[in-house]
Amino acid sequence: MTATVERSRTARAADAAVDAPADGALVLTDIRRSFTQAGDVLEVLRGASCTVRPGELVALVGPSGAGKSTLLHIAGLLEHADGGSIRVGGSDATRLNDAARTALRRRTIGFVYQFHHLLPEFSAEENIVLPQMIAGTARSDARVRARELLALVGLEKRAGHRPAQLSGGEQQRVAIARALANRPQVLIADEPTGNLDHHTAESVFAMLADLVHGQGVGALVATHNLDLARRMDRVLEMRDGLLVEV
Ligand SMILES: Nc1ncnc2c1ncn2[C@@H]1O[C@H](COP(=O)(O)OP(=O)(O)OP(=O)(O)O)[C@@H](O)[C@H]1O
Repeated sequence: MTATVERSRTARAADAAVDAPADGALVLTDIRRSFTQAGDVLEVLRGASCTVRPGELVALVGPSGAGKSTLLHIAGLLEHADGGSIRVGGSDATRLNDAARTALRRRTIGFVYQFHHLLPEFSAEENIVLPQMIAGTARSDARVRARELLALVGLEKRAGHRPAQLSGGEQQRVAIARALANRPQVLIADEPTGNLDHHTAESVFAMLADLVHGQGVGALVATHNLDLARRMDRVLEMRDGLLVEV
């Protein structure tokens, strides 16, 4: 890579951060993360910066091994960065101790993965009720919210069904409803439609986009599906450990 290209990428990555308001749902600034593999240091994130605004659906793309999942784990407060800062829902997560990070994560972040990870012995409704009760919501209020979310994802008639009694697309709809149960400000999604056929992926994506826009959640969505990525509000590409707006 030439020095000019490197400089312009760095500049664009920095611009993406500078343009953004400080009150973005998620603000990552100069995130760095290295791993040591067989004695070699692998610099995966070398100063990644971005802001996801409330109600914005942002795609995160890049080749396999580029560091997308690493960035999502750090943004979701599941792993520590080596350097840089993270603001979630207006709170600076950077210097919090583990207990405070966990509390902030539970209050402000929802997660959706490629595989739904629903609890198999619980109904769709109970899968949405449980994280709310863990966060301290009374069961009766949690059930009201679960019913509301099930209606939003078109599954109000499946509230009592267990995951095994639902289709793959329906399971993923429940997983998305569960991720939104505690009214997070940020949704972190890693290949949320990666396990679905084309038609189902389309309808789940459309529902996800509607919910993100409608509920004002800032979503950062890693995907290998460039067609879906292009239909999100913005696309960030992970290149050489930096985030570049494309
Ligand atoms: N805990 C770890 N220890 C050592 N190396 C790691 C660790 N986690 C990730 N890596 C390395 O960091 C690099 C980035 O991995 P990551 O999973 O973030 O990529 P990705 O862009 O999400 O890839 P994919 O699109 O295939 O999911 C890879 O080379 C991976 O081997």
